[in-house]
Amino acid sequence: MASVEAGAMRFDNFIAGEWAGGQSRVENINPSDTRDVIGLAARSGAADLDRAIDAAHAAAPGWAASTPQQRFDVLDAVGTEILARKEELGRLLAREEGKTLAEGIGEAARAGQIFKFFAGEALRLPGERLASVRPGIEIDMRREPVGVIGLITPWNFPIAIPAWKVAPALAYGNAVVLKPAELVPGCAWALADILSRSGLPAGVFNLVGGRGSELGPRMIENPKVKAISFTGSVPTGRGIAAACGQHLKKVQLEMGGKNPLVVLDDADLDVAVGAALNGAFFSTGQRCTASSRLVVTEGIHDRFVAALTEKLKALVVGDALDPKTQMGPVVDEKQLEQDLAYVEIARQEGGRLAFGGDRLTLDKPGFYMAPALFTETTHAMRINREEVFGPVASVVRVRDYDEALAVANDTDFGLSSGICTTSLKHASDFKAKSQAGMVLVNLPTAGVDYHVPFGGTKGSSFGAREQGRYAVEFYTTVKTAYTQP
Ligand SMILES: NC(=O)C1=CN([C@@H]2O[C@H](COP(=O)(O)OP(=O)(O)OC[C@H]3O[C@@H](n4cnc5c(N)ncnc54)[C@H](OP(=O)(O)O)[C@@H]3O)[C@@H](O)[C@H]2O)C=CC1
Ligand SMILES: O=C(O)CCC(=O)C(=O)O
Repeated sequence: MASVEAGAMRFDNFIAGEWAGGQSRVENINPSDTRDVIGLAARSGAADLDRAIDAAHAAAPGWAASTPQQRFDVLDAVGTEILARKEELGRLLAREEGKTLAEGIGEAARAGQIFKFFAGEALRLPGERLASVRPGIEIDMRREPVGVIGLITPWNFPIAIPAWKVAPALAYGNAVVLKPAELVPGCAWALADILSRSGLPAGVFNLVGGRGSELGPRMIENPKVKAISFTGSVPTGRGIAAACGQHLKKVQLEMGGKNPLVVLDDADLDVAVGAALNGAFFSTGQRCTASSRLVVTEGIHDRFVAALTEKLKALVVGDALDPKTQMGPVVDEKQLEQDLAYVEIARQEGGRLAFGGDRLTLDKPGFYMAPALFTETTHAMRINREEVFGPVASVVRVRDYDEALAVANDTDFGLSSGICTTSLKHASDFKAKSQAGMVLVNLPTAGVDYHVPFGGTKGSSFGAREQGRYAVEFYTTVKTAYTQP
Protein backbone atom coordinates (compact mmCIF):
# COMPACT_ATOMS: atom_id res chain seq x y z
CA MET A 1 0.00 0.00 0.00
CA ALA A 2 1.50 3.33 -1.04
CA SER A 3 1.64 5.98 1.66
CA VAL A 4 0.50 9.51 0.93
CA GLU A 5 3.24 10.77 3.29
CA ALA A 6 6.03 9.48 1.00
CA GLY A 7 8.27 12.13 -0.68
CA ALA A 8 7.61 13.07 -4.32
CA MET A 9 4.58 11.08 -5.32
CA ARG A 10 3.12 9.98 -8.64
CA PHE A 11 -0.57 10.60 -8.93
CA ASP A 12 -1.39 8.27 -11.82
CA ASN A 13 -4.63 7.52 -13.57
CA PHE A 14 -6.57 4.44 -12.52
CA ILE A 15 -8.14 2.79 -15.56
CA ALA A 16 -9.65 -0.69 -15.87
CA GLY A 17 -8.20 -1.67 -12.50
CA GLU A 18 -4.64 -0.60 -13.35
CA TRP A 19 -2.47 2.41 -12.66
CA ALA A 20 -1.29 4.26 -15.75
CA GLY A 21 0.44 7.52 -16.60
CA GLY A 22 -1.23 10.10 -18.81
CA GLN A 23 0.10 11.92 -21.85
CA SER A 24 2.29 14.12 -19.66
CA ARG A 25 2.72 15.13 -16.02
CA VAL A 26 1.91 18.24 -14.07
CA GLU A 27 3.31 19.35 -10.69
CA ASN A 28 1.09 19.37 -7.63
CA ILE A 29 2.19 22.42 -5.63
CA ASN A 30 1.61 23.20 -1.95
CA PRO A 31 -0.12 26.63 -1.76
CA SER A 32 1.34 27.18 1.74
CA ASP A 33 4.89 26.82 0.40
CA THR A 34 5.30 26.82 -3.35
CA ARG A 35 8.77 25.27 -3.06
CA ASP A 36 7.07 22.06 -1.92
CA VAL A 37 6.20 19.89 -4.93
CA ILE A 38 3.89 17.27 -3.48
CA GLY A 39 3.96 15.06 -6.53
CA LEU A 40 3.55 14.70 -10.25
CA ALA A 41 0.06 14.08 -11.55
CA ALA A 42 -1.04 12.47 -14.79
CA ARG A 43 -2.28 14.94 -17.37
CA SER A 44 -4.37 12.78 -19.66
CA GLY A 45 -5.13 13.01 -23.33
CA ALA A 46 -8.24 12.00 -25.24
CA ALA A 47 -7.02 8.39 -25.61
CA ASP A 48 -6.65 7.99 -21.83
CA LEU A 49 -10.16 9.30 -21.23
CA ASP A 50 -11.62 7.09 -23.96
CA ARG A 51 -9.96 4.03 -22.41
CA ALA A 52 -11.43 4.90 -19.02
CA ILE A 53 -14.90 5.32 -20.48
CA ASP A 54 -14.56 2.03 -22.39
CA ALA A 55 -13.47 0.29 -19.17
CA ALA A 56 -16.44 1.70 -17.26
CA HIS A 57 -18.79 0.73 -20.07
CA ALA A 58 -17.49 -2.85 -20.07
CA ALA A 59 -17.73 -3.15 -16.28
CA ALA A 60 -21.12 -1.45 -15.86
CA PRO A 61 -23.43 -4.45 -16.51
CA GLY A 62 -21.56 -6.66 -14.01
CA TRP A 63 -21.73 -4.04 -11.27
CA ALA A 64 -25.37 -3.28 -12.06
CA ALA A 65 -26.06 -6.97 -11.41
CA SER A 66 -24.13 -7.03 -8.11
CA THR A 67 -26.04 -7.69 -4.90
CA PRO A 68 -26.73 -5.03 -2.28
CA GLN A 69 -24.39 -6.98 0.02
CA GLN A 70 -21.50 -6.75 -2.47
CA ARG A 71 -22.03 -3.00 -2.79
CA PHE A 72 -22.32 -2.59 0.97
CA ASP A 73 -19.08 -4.50 1.55
CA VAL A 74 -17.09 -2.36 -0.90
CA LEU A 75 -18.42 1.00 0.32
CA ASP A 76 -18.15 0.04 3.97
CA ALA A 77 -14.54 -1.07 3.51
CA VAL A 78 -13.69 2.21 1.77
CA GLY A 79 -15.35 4.21 4.56
CA THR A 80 -13.52 2.22 7.23
CA GLU A 81 -10.13 2.81 5.63
CA ILE A 82 -10.72 6.52 5.07
CA LEU A 83 -11.78 6.96 8.70
CA ALA A 84 -8.80 4.96 9.96
CA ARG A 85 -6.43 7.14 7.89
CA LYS A 86 -8.20 10.47 8.33
CA GLU A 87 -5.16 12.23 9.89
CA GLU A 88 -2.85 11.18 7.04
CA LEU A 89 -5.43 11.98 4.35
CA GLY A 90 -6.33 15.26 6.05
CA ARG A 91 -2.66 16.19 6.00
CA LEU A 92 -2.39 15.50 2.27
CA LEU A 93 -5.56 17.55 1.73
CA ALA A 94 -4.24 20.50 3.76
CA ARG A 95 -0.92 20.29 1.93
CA GLU A 96 -2.40 20.37 -1.57
CA GLU A 97 -5.46 22.60 -1.07
CA GLY A 98 -4.45 24.90 1.78
CA LYS A 99 -7.26 24.13 4.21
CA THR A 100 -6.04 23.98 7.83
CA LEU A 101 -4.97 20.61 9.18
CA ALA A 102 -8.06 20.42 11.42
CA GLU A 103 -10.32 21.25 8.46
CA GLY A 104 -8.50 18.72 6.28
CA ILE A 105 -8.90 15.95 8.85
CA GLY A 106 -12.55 16.92 9.31
CA GLU A 107 -13.13 16.72 5.57
CA ALA A 108 -11.41 13.33 5.31
CA ALA A 109 -13.62 12.04 8.14
CA ARG A 110 -16.67 13.42 6.32
CA ALA A 111 -15.63 11.47 3.20
CA GLY A 112 -15.37 8.27 5.26
CA GLN A 113 -18.79 8.87 6.80
CA ILE A 114 -20.28 9.46 3.35
CA PHE A 115 -19.04 6.05 2.17
CA LYS A 116 -20.47 4.44 5.33
CA PHE A 117 -23.80 6.21 4.78
CA PHE A 118 -24.10 5.05 1.17
CA ALA A 119 -23.01 1.53 2.14
CA GLY A 120 -26.24 1.46 4.15
CA GLU A 121 -28.22 3.02 1.31
CA ALA A 122 -27.10 0.19 -0.99
CA LEU A 123 -29.13 -2.12 1.26
CA ARG A 124 -32.16 0.14 1.17
CA LEU A 125 -32.71 0.72 -2.55
CA PRO A 126 -36.28 2.02 -2.61
CA GLY A 127 -39.05 0.76 -4.87
CA GLU A 128 -42.81 1.12 -4.99
CA ARG A 129 -45.78 -1.05 -5.80
CA LEU A 130 -49.23 0.16 -6.88
CA ALA A 131 -52.39 -1.55 -8.04
CA SER A 132 -53.20 -0.95 -11.68
CA VAL A 133 -56.34 0.93 -12.69
CA ARG A 134 -57.10 -2.26 -14.68
CA PRO A 135 -58.25 -5.32 -12.79
CA GLY A 136 -55.77 -8.08 -11.88
CA ILE A 137 -52.64 -6.21 -12.91
CA GLU A 138 -49.77 -5.26 -10.59
CA ILE A 139 -47.37 -2.41 -11.16
CA ASP A 140 -43.99 -2.03 -9.59
CA MET A 141 -41.65 0.88 -9.94
CA ARG A 142 -38.03 -0.07 -9.55
CA ARG A 143 -34.86 1.96 -9.60
CA GLU A 144 -32.09 0.85 -11.92
CA PRO A 145 -28.54 2.14 -12.40
CA VAL A 146 -28.08 4.86 -15.02
CA GLY A 147 -24.91 3.26 -16.47
CA VAL A 148 -21.60 5.07 -16.87
CA ILE A 149 -21.52 8.39 -15.00
CA GLY A 150 -18.92 11.12 -15.50
CA LEU A 151 -17.99 12.98 -12.31
CA ILE A 152 -16.26 16.36 -12.58
CA THR A 153 -15.12 17.78 -9.26
CA PRO A 154 -13.59 21.06 -8.02
CA TRP A 155 -10.51 21.80 -5.93
CA ASN A 156 -12.13 23.22 -2.79
CA PHE A 157 -13.33 19.92 -1.27
CA PRO A 158 -10.79 17.50 -2.80
CA ILE A 159 -11.99 14.37 -1.00
CA ALA A 160 -15.52 15.08 0.27
CA ILE A 161 -16.99 16.10 -3.10
CA PRO A 162 -15.49 13.12 -5.00
CA ALA A 163 -16.82 10.97 -2.11
CA TRP A 164 -20.35 12.34 -2.30
CA LYS A 165 -20.49 11.66 -6.02
CA VAL A 166 -18.60 8.34 -6.19
CA ALA A 167 -20.29 6.70 -3.17
CA PRO A 168 -23.93 7.06 -4.33
CA ALA A 169 -22.95 6.26 -7.93
CA LEU A 170 -21.48 2.92 -6.80
CA ALA A 171 -24.15 2.24 -4.17
CA TYR A 172 -26.84 2.38 -6.85
CA GLY A 173 -24.91 0.16 -9.27
CA ASN A 174 -23.27 2.58 -11.71
CA ALA A 175 -19.74 2.63 -13.13
CA VAL A 176 -17.86 5.93 -12.96
CA VAL A 177 -15.12 8.01 -14.50
CA LEU A 178 -13.87 10.66 -12.06
CA LYS A 179 -12.12 13.77 -13.43
CA PRO A 180 -10.89 15.73 -10.39
CA ALA A 181 -9.64 19.34 -10.49
CA GLU A 182 -6.06 19.54 -11.70
CA LEU A 183 -5.04 21.58 -8.64
CA VAL A 184 -5.78 18.71 -6.23
CA PRO A 185 -4.84 15.35 -7.79
CA GLY A 186 -3.51 13.87 -4.55
CA CYS A 187 -6.78 13.31 -2.68
CA ALA A 188 -8.48 11.82 -5.74
CA TRP A 189 -5.52 9.52 -6.19
CA ALA A 190 -5.66 8.50 -2.50
CA LEU A 191 -9.35 7.73 -2.89
CA ALA A 192 -8.65 5.66 -6.01
CA ASP A 193 -5.90 3.83 -4.14
CA ILE A 194 -8.35 2.90 -1.39
CA LEU A 195 -11.04 1.89 -3.91
CA SER A 196 -8.47 -0.24 -5.78
CA ARG A 197 -8.13 -2.46 -2.69
CA SER A 198 -11.82 -2.55 -1.77
CA GLY A 199 -12.96 -5.54 -3.79
CA LEU A 200 -14.57 -3.42 -6.50
CA PRO A 201 -14.36 -5.17 -9.89
CA ALA A 202 -11.89 -3.65 -12.36
CA GLY A 203 -13.33 -0.86 -14.49
CA VAL A 204 -16.21 0.09 -12.18
CA PHE A 205 -14.25 3.06 -10.83
CA ASN A 206 -11.83 4.96 -13.06
CA LEU A 207 -9.76 8.06 -12.35
CA VAL A 208 -8.53 10.33 -15.13
CA GLY A 209 -6.49 13.44 -14.32
CA GLY A 210 -6.06 16.33 -16.70
CA ARG A 211 -7.43 19.60 -17.97
CA GLY A 212 -11.17 19.95 -17.59
CA SER A 213 -11.45 22.21 -20.61
CA GLU A 214 -10.12 19.35 -22.79
CA LEU A 215 -11.45 16.24 -21.07
CA GLY A 216 -14.85 17.63 -20.01
CA PRO A 217 -16.33 18.23 -23.47
CA ARG A 218 -14.97 14.88 -24.72
CA MET A 219 -16.52 13.08 -21.77
CA ILE A 220 -19.90 14.68 -22.42
CA GLU A 221 -19.80 13.89 -26.15
CA ASN A 222 -19.11 10.19 -25.57
CA PRO A 223 -22.39 8.27 -26.00
CA LYS A 224 -21.26 5.64 -23.47
CA VAL A 225 -21.46 8.26 -20.70
CA LYS A 226 -25.10 8.53 -19.65
CA ALA A 227 -24.95 11.27 -17.02
CA ILE A 228 -22.68 14.02 -15.70
CA SER A 229 -22.45 15.28 -12.12
CA PHE A 230 -20.47 18.52 -11.78
CA THR A 231 -19.45 20.89 -9.00
CA GLY A 232 -17.59 24.08 -9.84
CA SER A 233 -18.02 27.52 -11.33
CA VAL A 234 -21.16 28.95 -12.89
CA PRO A 235 -19.73 29.49 -16.42
CA THR A 236 -18.31 25.96 -16.60
CA GLY A 237 -21.56 24.52 -15.21
CA ARG A 238 -23.68 26.39 -17.73
CA GLY A 239 -21.48 25.14 -20.57
CA ILE A 240 -21.80 21.57 -19.30
CA ALA A 241 -25.59 21.90 -19.04
CA ALA A 242 -25.81 23.18 -22.62
CA ALA A 243 -23.64 20.35 -23.93
CA CYS A 244 -25.58 17.73 -21.95
CA GLY A 245 -28.81 19.16 -23.35
CA GLN A 246 -27.41 18.79 -26.85
CA HIS A 247 -26.62 15.12 -26.17
CA LEU A 248 -29.81 14.51 -24.11
CA LYS A 249 -27.72 13.52 -21.11
CA LYS A 250 -28.82 13.58 -17.50
CA VAL A 251 -26.97 16.35 -15.64
CA GLN A 252 -26.58 17.61 -12.11
CA LEU A 253 -24.78 20.88 -11.33
CA GLU A 254 -23.67 22.44 -8.04
CA MET A 255 -22.24 25.88 -8.65
CA GLY A 256 -21.74 29.13 -6.81
CA GLY A 257 -23.37 31.00 -3.99
CA LYS A 258 -23.65 34.53 -2.62
CA ASN A 259 -25.02 33.36 0.67
CA PRO A 260 -26.54 35.85 3.11
CA LEU A 261 -26.17 35.61 6.87
CA VAL A 262 -28.83 37.86 8.41
CA VAL A 263 -28.06 39.21 11.87
CA LEU A 264 -31.03 40.74 13.71
CA ASP A 265 -30.96 43.17 16.66
CA ASP A 266 -32.12 40.42 19.02
CA ALA A 267 -29.32 38.00 18.04
CA ASP A 268 -26.88 36.64 20.60
CA LEU A 269 -23.82 38.66 19.57
CA ASP A 270 -21.31 35.87 20.25
CA VAL A 271 -23.37 33.37 18.23
CA ALA A 272 -23.70 35.82 15.33
CA VAL A 273 -20.01 36.74 15.27
CA GLY A 274 -19.00 33.08 15.54
CA ALA A 275 -21.31 32.14 12.67
CA ALA A 276 -19.98 34.97 10.49
CA LEU A 277 -16.33 34.20 11.24
CA ASN A 278 -16.75 30.52 10.49
CA GLY A 279 -19.12 30.94 7.55
CA ALA A 280 -17.20 33.68 5.76
CA PHE A 281 -13.56 32.95 6.53
CA PHE A 282 -12.98 29.33 7.52
CA SER A 283 -11.55 27.22 4.69
CA THR A 284 -10.22 30.61 3.47
CA GLY A 285 -13.74 31.47 2.31
CA GLN A 286 -13.38 28.92 -0.50
CA ARG A 287 -16.78 27.31 -0.06
CA CYS A 288 -19.79 27.70 -2.28
CA THR A 289 -21.76 27.90 0.97
CA ALA A 290 -19.61 30.75 2.39
CA SER A 291 -21.46 33.56 4.22
CA SER A 292 -20.13 36.25 1.92
CA ARG A 293 -22.99 38.73 2.59
CA LEU A 294 -23.57 39.79 6.18
CA VAL A 295 -26.97 41.49 6.30
CA VAL A 296 -27.15 43.27 9.65
CA THR A 297 -29.95 45.34 11.24
CA GLU A 298 -28.95 48.78 12.49
CA GLY A 299 -29.45 48.21 16.22
CA ILE A 300 -26.67 45.59 16.39
CA HIS A 301 -24.62 46.72 13.38
CA ASP A 302 -21.81 48.63 15.12
CA ARG A 303 -21.37 46.07 17.91
CA PHE A 304 -21.34 43.23 15.37
CA VAL A 305 -18.77 44.91 13.10
CA ALA A 306 -16.53 45.81 16.05
CA ALA A 307 -16.65 42.28 17.50
CA LEU A 308 -16.06 40.59 14.12
CA THR A 309 -13.16 42.93 13.38
CA GLU A 310 -11.55 42.00 16.71
CA LYS A 311 -11.89 38.30 15.80
CA LEU A 312 -10.30 38.92 12.40
CA LYS A 313 -7.37 40.77 13.97
CA ALA A 314 -6.72 37.69 16.11
CA LEU A 315 -7.18 35.14 13.29
CA VAL A 316 -3.89 33.37 12.62
CA VAL A 317 -3.17 33.15 8.89
CA GLY A 318 -0.39 30.76 7.97
CA ASP A 319 0.86 27.44 6.68
CA ALA A 320 -2.05 25.01 6.53
CA LEU A 321 0.03 22.30 8.20
CA ASP A 322 0.94 24.44 11.21
CA PRO A 323 -1.48 23.47 14.02
CA LYS A 324 -1.61 27.14 15.15
CA THR A 325 -3.00 28.26 11.79
CA GLN A 326 -6.68 29.20 11.74
CA MET A 327 -6.86 30.28 8.09
CA GLY A 328 -4.66 28.74 5.43
CA PRO A 329 -3.59 30.21 2.08
CA VAL A 330 -5.70 30.76 -1.01
CA VAL A 331 -5.49 27.77 -3.35
CA ASP A 332 -3.35 29.34 -6.12
CA GLU A 333 -2.10 32.56 -7.65
CA LYS A 334 -5.06 32.88 -10.04
CA GLN A 335 -7.62 32.64 -7.23
CA LEU A 336 -5.59 35.05 -5.08
CA GLU A 337 -5.56 37.57 -7.92
CA GLN A 338 -9.33 37.18 -8.23
CA ASP A 339 -9.80 37.78 -4.48
CA LEU A 340 -7.55 40.86 -4.48
CA ALA A 341 -9.29 42.19 -7.59
CA TYR A 342 -12.65 42.00 -5.80
CA VAL A 343 -11.19 43.87 -2.81
CA GLU A 344 -10.23 46.64 -5.23
CA ILE A 345 -13.63 46.55 -6.95
CA ALA A 346 -15.42 46.85 -3.58
CA ARG A 347 -13.18 49.78 -2.58
CA GLN A 348 -13.92 51.58 -5.84
CA GLU A 349 -17.64 50.94 -5.43
CA GLY A 350 -17.50 52.84 -2.13
CA GLY A 351 -17.27 49.98 0.37
CA ARG A 352 -15.27 50.75 3.53
CA LEU A 353 -12.52 48.23 4.21
CA ALA A 354 -12.91 47.63 7.95
CA PHE A 355 -10.15 45.03 8.01
CA GLY A 356 -7.58 43.15 5.91
CA GLY A 357 -7.67 42.61 2.17
CA ASP A 358 -3.91 42.69 1.55
CA ARG A 359 -1.62 40.02 0.21
CA LEU A 360 0.52 38.79 3.10
CA THR A 361 4.22 38.01 2.94
CA LEU A 362 5.07 35.31 5.45
CA ASP A 363 8.27 33.38 6.09
CA LYS A 364 7.63 31.09 3.11
CA PRO A 365 6.37 31.64 -0.43
CA GLY A 366 2.64 30.98 -0.51
CA PHE A 367 -0.68 32.50 -1.55
CA TYR A 368 -1.51 34.28 1.70
CA MET A 369 -4.07 37.00 2.19
CA ALA A 370 -5.48 38.84 5.20
CA PRO A 371 -9.22 38.17 5.56
CA ALA A 372 -11.15 41.18 4.26
CA LEU A 373 -14.25 42.73 5.83
CA PHE A 374 -16.14 45.50 4.06
CA THR A 375 -18.81 47.68 5.64
CA GLU A 376 -21.09 50.38 4.19
CA THR A 377 -21.89 48.25 1.16
CA THR A 378 -25.20 48.09 -0.67
CA HIS A 379 -26.74 45.03 -2.21
CA ALA A 380 -26.45 46.55 -5.69
CA MET A 381 -22.63 46.52 -5.54
CA ARG A 382 -20.70 43.83 -7.43
CA ILE A 383 -19.15 42.67 -4.15
CA ASN A 384 -22.65 41.64 -3.06
CA ARG A 385 -23.73 40.15 -6.38
CA GLU A 386 -20.75 38.13 -7.67
CA GLU A 387 -19.08 35.15 -6.04
CA VAL A 388 -15.53 36.00 -4.91
CA PHE A 389 -14.63 32.54 -3.55
CA GLY A 390 -12.10 33.85 -1.08
CA PRO A 391 -11.82 35.29 2.45
CA VAL A 392 -13.84 38.41 1.65
CA ALA A 393 -17.17 39.35 3.26
CA SER A 394 -19.25 42.50 3.14
CA VAL A 395 -21.75 43.96 5.57
CA VAL A 396 -25.03 45.42 4.30
CA ARG A 397 -26.78 47.56 6.93
CA VAL A 398 -30.60 47.21 6.93
CA ARG A 399 -33.46 48.74 8.93
CA ASP A 400 -35.36 45.68 10.07
CA TYR A 401 -36.22 42.04 9.41
CA ASP A 402 -38.37 42.77 6.36
CA GLU A 403 -35.59 44.65 4.62
CA ALA A 404 -33.09 41.97 5.65
CA LEU A 405 -35.24 39.26 4.06
CA ALA A 406 -35.65 41.29 0.86
CA VAL A 407 -31.88 41.91 0.61
CA ALA A 408 -31.08 38.28 1.40
CA ASN A 409 -33.32 37.10 -1.43
CA ASP A 410 -32.19 39.72 -3.94
CA THR A 411 -29.53 37.58 -5.61
CA ASP A 412 -29.11 35.37 -8.66
CA PHE A 413 -27.94 32.58 -6.34
CA GLY A 414 -29.82 30.43 -3.83
CA LEU A 415 -27.53 27.86 -2.25
CA SER A 416 -27.56 28.50 1.51
CA SER A 417 -28.74 31.27 3.82
CA GLY A 418 -28.65 31.93 7.52
CA ILE A 419 -30.25 34.02 10.22
CA CYS A 420 -29.02 34.82 13.72
CA THR A 421 -31.93 35.72 15.98
CA THR A 422 -33.57 34.76 19.26
CA SER A 423 -37.01 35.39 17.75
CA LEU A 424 -38.84 32.18 16.92
CA LYS A 425 -41.22 34.20 14.76
CA HIS A 426 -38.44 35.61 12.57
CA ALA A 427 -36.55 32.31 12.43
CA SER A 428 -39.69 30.48 11.28
CA ASP A 429 -40.57 33.17 8.76
CA PHE A 430 -37.01 33.14 7.36
CA LYS A 431 -37.02 29.35 6.99
CA ALA A 432 -40.25 29.65 5.01
CA LYS A 433 -39.38 32.67 2.84
CA SER A 434 -35.64 32.42 2.24
CA GLN A 435 -35.05 31.54 -1.42
CA ALA A 436 -32.24 29.07 -0.74
CA GLY A 437 -31.89 25.31 -0.82
CA MET A 438 -30.39 25.19 2.69
CA VAL A 439 -31.44 27.51 5.53
CA LEU A 440 -29.59 27.68 8.85
CA VAL A 441 -30.68 29.36 12.07
CA ASN A 442 -27.97 30.58 14.50
CA LEU A 443 -25.40 28.60 12.50
CA PRO A 444 -22.88 29.38 9.75
CA THR A 445 -24.20 28.98 6.20
CA ALA A 446 -21.34 26.54 5.49
CA GLY A 447 -20.26 23.21 6.93
CA VAL A 448 -23.40 21.14 6.54
CA ASP A 449 -24.27 17.54 7.41
CA TYR A 450 -23.39 14.64 5.11
CA HIS A 451 -26.62 12.63 5.39
CA VAL A 452 -29.20 15.16 4.19
CA PRO A 453 -29.78 16.81 0.80
CA PHE A 454 -27.31 19.41 -0.44
CA GLY A 455 -28.18 21.90 -3.15
CA GLY A 456 -29.75 25.19 -3.99
CA THR A 457 -32.24 27.18 -5.99
CA LYS A 458 -31.90 29.80 -8.78
CA GLY A 459 -28.41 29.98 -10.35
CA SER A 460 -26.71 27.83 -7.71
CA SER A 461 -27.84 24.36 -8.69
CA PHE A 462 -29.45 22.44 -11.50
CA GLY A 463 -30.93 18.97 -11.53
CA ALA A 464 -31.59 16.56 -8.70
CA ARG A 465 -30.22 17.16 -5.20
CA GLU A 466 -26.97 15.59 -4.04
CA GLN A 467 -26.39 13.65 -0.80
CA GLY A 468 -28.57 11.85 1.65
CA ARG A 469 -31.39 9.60 0.47
CA TYR A 470 -32.22 12.16 -2.22
CA ALA A 471 -29.09 11.19 -4.18
CA VAL A 472 -31.04 8.17 -5.45
CA GLU A 473 -32.89 10.46 -7.86
CA PHE A 474 -29.84 11.36 -9.94
CA TYR A 475 -27.99 8.06 -9.73
CA THR A 476 -30.89 5.83 -10.76
CA THR A 477 -33.52 5.68 -13.44
CA VAL A 478 -37.07 4.48 -12.80
CA LYS A 479 -38.60 1.52 -14.58
CA THR A 480 -42.35 0.88 -14.37
CA ALA A 481 -43.12 -2.83 -14.74
CA TYR A 482 -46.67 -4.22 -15.28
CA THR A 483 -47.52 -7.83 -14.47
CA GLN A 484 -50.67 -9.83 -15.07
CA PRO A 485 -50.06 -12.86 -12.84
N1 LIG B 1 -19.19 25.89 -6.38
C1 LIG B 1 -18.01 25.43 -6.03
O1 LIG B 1 -17.93 24.56 -5.19
C2 LIG B 1 -16.79 25.93 -6.73
C3 LIG B 1 -16.78 27.14 -7.39
N2 LIG B 1 -15.66 27.58 -8.00
C4 LIG B 1 -15.69 28.90 -8.66
O2 LIG B 1 -15.05 28.78 -9.91
C5 LIG B 1 -13.98 29.71 -10.04
C6 LIG B 1 -12.90 29.11 -10.90
O3 LIG B 1 -12.42 27.89 -10.36
P1 LIG B 1 -12.10 26.68 -11.32
O4 LIG B 1 -11.36 25.63 -10.60
O5 LIG B 1 -11.47 27.19 -12.57
O6 LIG B 1 -13.60 26.16 -11.60
P2 LIG B 1 -14.12 25.29 -12.80
O7 LIG B 1 -15.59 25.31 -12.79
O8 LIG B 1 -13.45 25.68 -14.05
O9 LIG B 1 -13.59 23.83 -12.42
C7 LIG B 1 -14.34 22.82 -11.78
C8 LIG B 1 -14.06 21.48 -12.45
O10 LIG B 1 -14.50 21.54 -13.81
C9 LIG B 1 -13.42 21.21 -14.69
N3 LIG B 1 -13.59 21.94 -15.94
C10 LIG B 1 -13.00 23.08 -16.34
N4 LIG B 1 -13.43 23.42 -17.56
C11 LIG B 1 -14.32 22.48 -17.95
C12 LIG B 1 -15.10 22.26 -19.12
N5 LIG B 1 -15.08 23.13 -20.13
N6 LIG B 1 -15.89 21.18 -19.19
C13 LIG B 1 -15.94 20.31 -18.16
N7 LIG B 1 -15.21 20.45 -17.03
C14 LIG B 1 -14.42 21.52 -16.92
C15 LIG B 1 -12.20 21.59 -13.88
O11 LIG B 1 -11.04 20.98 -14.40
P3 LIG B 1 -9.60 21.71 -14.22
O12 LIG B 1 -9.28 21.63 -12.80
O13 LIG B 1 -8.69 20.93 -15.06
O14 LIG B 1 -9.77 23.12 -14.70
C16 LIG B 1 -12.59 21.10 -12.52
O15 LIG B 1 -12.43 19.71 -12.44
C17 LIG B 1 -13.59 29.98 -8.60
O16 LIG B 1 -12.94 31.20 -8.47
C18 LIG B 1 -14.92 29.95 -7.91
O17 LIG B 1 -15.55 31.19 -8.06
C19 LIG B 1 -14.53 26.80 -7.99
C20 LIG B 1 -14.48 25.59 -7.35
C21 LIG B 1 -15.61 25.09 -6.65
O1 LIG C 1 -20.27 23.90 3.32
C1 LIG C 1 -20.20 22.70 3.09
O2 LIG C 1 -20.35 21.86 3.99
C2 LIG C 1 -19.92 22.18 1.71
C3 LIG C 1 -19.51 23.26 0.76
C4 LIG C 1 -19.29 22.78 -0.60
O3 LIG C 1 -19.68 21.71 -0.97
C5 LIG C 1 -18.57 23.60 -1.58
O4 LIG C 1 -18.11 24.68 -1.24
O5 LIG C 1 -18.43 23.15 -2.73
